Amino acid sequence: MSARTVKGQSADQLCDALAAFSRQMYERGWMPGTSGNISARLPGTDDRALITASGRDKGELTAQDMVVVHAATGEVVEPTTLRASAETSIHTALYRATDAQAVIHVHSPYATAVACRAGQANRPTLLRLERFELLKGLGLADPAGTEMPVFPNWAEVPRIAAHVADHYGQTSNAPPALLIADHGITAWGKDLAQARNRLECLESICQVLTINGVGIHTRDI
Ligand SMILES: CSCCC(=O)C(=O)COP(=O)(O)O
Ligand SMILES: [Zn+2]
Repeated sequence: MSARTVKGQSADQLCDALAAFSRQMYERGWMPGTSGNISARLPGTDDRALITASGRDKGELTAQDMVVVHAATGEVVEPTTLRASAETSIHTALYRATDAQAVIHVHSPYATAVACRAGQANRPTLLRLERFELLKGLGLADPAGTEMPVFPNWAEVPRIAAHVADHYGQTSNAPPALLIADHGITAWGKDLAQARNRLECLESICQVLTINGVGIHTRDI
């Protein structure tokens, strides 16, 4: 489905769009196996979002593999036999703390490699990104540079979500993306297409950081 059709759509169309974006990410190798998850606020509602079901092959999702949750709490609001993504609490932390309308989490190779190098096992860090032309693709107030947070990959996902809520609740100029150490990247935007575009810019920046050995500079939060 074209990204342009996402705006002003019904819930059924949004389910189709989530499945289509998931297949696209899978085909790029950014959602290997069952990894990754995607959500979007449900238009026409104040407080609902759709999110991919947990543990499904992300290259084979259909509109039936989406779960309706409360956008702020992650509570499942329409009875289903599906489980919402195990990482729902990260998505809902972002819906509470930012203006995100759509959130995409992937295990793309270069961002994951940078997350391995920049992250710490037990404390959040900040990865300095500066000078890259592609930073303009993130919609930053100051595209000259930013600091992308890298959170520890706690086994208890709500612990990661608590870091996310703290950081984005307190940091006005934070970028619309985060890394999870040894795990992957999450980006968000006003719709799925913008979230996907931001991921593309960051994956490319991380490729440069990885391949060309440009220094990775971090500091503790
Ligand atoms: C084999 S992927 C491990 C879990 C993960 O990191 C992920 O992105 C997918 O989790 P979900 O519950 O959304 O399927
Ligand atoms: Zn993941």
